[in-house]
Amino acid sequence: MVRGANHTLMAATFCPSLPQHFKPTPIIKFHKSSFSFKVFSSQSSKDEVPTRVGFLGLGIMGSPMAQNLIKAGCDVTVWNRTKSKCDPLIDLGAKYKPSPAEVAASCDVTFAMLADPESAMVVACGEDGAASGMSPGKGYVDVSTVDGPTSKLINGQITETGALFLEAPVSGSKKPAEDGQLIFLTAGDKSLYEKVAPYLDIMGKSRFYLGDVGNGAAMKLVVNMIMGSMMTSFAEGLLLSEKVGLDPSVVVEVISQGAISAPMFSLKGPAMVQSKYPTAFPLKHQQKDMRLALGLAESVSQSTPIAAAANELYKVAKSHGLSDSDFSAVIEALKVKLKD
Ligand SMILES: NC(=O)C1=CN([C@@H]2O[C@H](COP(=O)(O)OP(=O)(O)OC[C@H]3O[C@@H](n4cnc5c(N)ncnc54)[C@H](OP(=O)(O)O)[C@@H]3O)[C@@H](O)[C@H]2O)C=CC1
Ligand SMILES: O=CC(=O)O
Repeated sequence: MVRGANHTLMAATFCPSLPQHFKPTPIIKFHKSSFSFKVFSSQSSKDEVPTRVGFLGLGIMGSPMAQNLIKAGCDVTVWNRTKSKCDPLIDLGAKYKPSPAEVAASCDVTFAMLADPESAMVVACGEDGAASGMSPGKGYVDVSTVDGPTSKLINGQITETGALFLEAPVSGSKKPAEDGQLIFLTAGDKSLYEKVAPYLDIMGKSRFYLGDVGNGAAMKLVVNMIMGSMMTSFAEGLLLSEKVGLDPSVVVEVISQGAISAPMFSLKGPAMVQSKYPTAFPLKHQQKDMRLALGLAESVSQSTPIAAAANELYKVAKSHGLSDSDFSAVIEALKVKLKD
């Protein structure tokens, strides 16, 4: 499963005006797990044909991801349901097509970053969906967080056209997307994985190839199930500390120095203490991931009582109008409960 060789150089070839920091440097960067790594070498690949890259879905994640491709000099064509979100990318040099089908038809590889299984399906397989513009030689890479069955359905529709499919959900939020530091959890067609590796390396810091379609989705849901439960537990602790007269800011500091320290707690904690939830990962998407993870668990009869309880809390938070707040706003659901 270890992947990666010369991909940054390949990206330089596909994306001619690749900024200096993307150009080959004599650095070998191994990912800790050794499953994924980047190797920069001086080997030439001048004969590579520039690839036309499509990007569908320009929300919190899709916009900075597409922007990084454009800034790296890639030939990018964008589409988004709400057209106005395409405008800043067009200003940066992106082309625009009015439907997913037209993006797919005009590009060699098309990425999609949609909200949920329903939108991922409609953009890939609906009327004027990407599948309508697919044909042999093209590739479709769905980086949305969806469940395995949805990913398999999209895989079926795309591959029926003769095109290739890769699922590649990402771990990492708004800032890692902006910084090109995402972690790609890929599965599906291996040759497409190899082909798009240079683009994944522009948008991310590491990538895992996990085999058959469904494995990338499952990995993402497991990780986000853990993250969602961690956040609810953290929220309970902060509120309990306040109720017993402790300073929750000090709790955040204590946690940051010990065995349960986590970047997420240090990043979100100070704002949560001030009841501020600037949106990086919308709460509605975290609840969607809990729901999908519970479905995954049920499909294999795995007991997940902690995740089930956490999911209920996200549902309560949604019912209080917090869907579009950051998922750390789940703490508000506990405040409401306590007042009751
Ligand atoms: N934010 C984060 O930290 C992370 C998010 N993810 C996952 O990435 C995906 C995108 O997340 P994020 O960018 O935050 O979400 P946003 O809500 O910001 O963006 C969602 C995107 O999906 C589009 N969309 C929604 N419904 C439809 C539809 N019916 N038809 C067509 N397009 C639709 C939106 O279009 P429009 O602009 O028109 O509404 C928008 O482009 C989700 O699956 C999420 O779980 C993964 C890792 C981190
Ligand atoms: O899916 C969210 C993330 O932060 O990863």
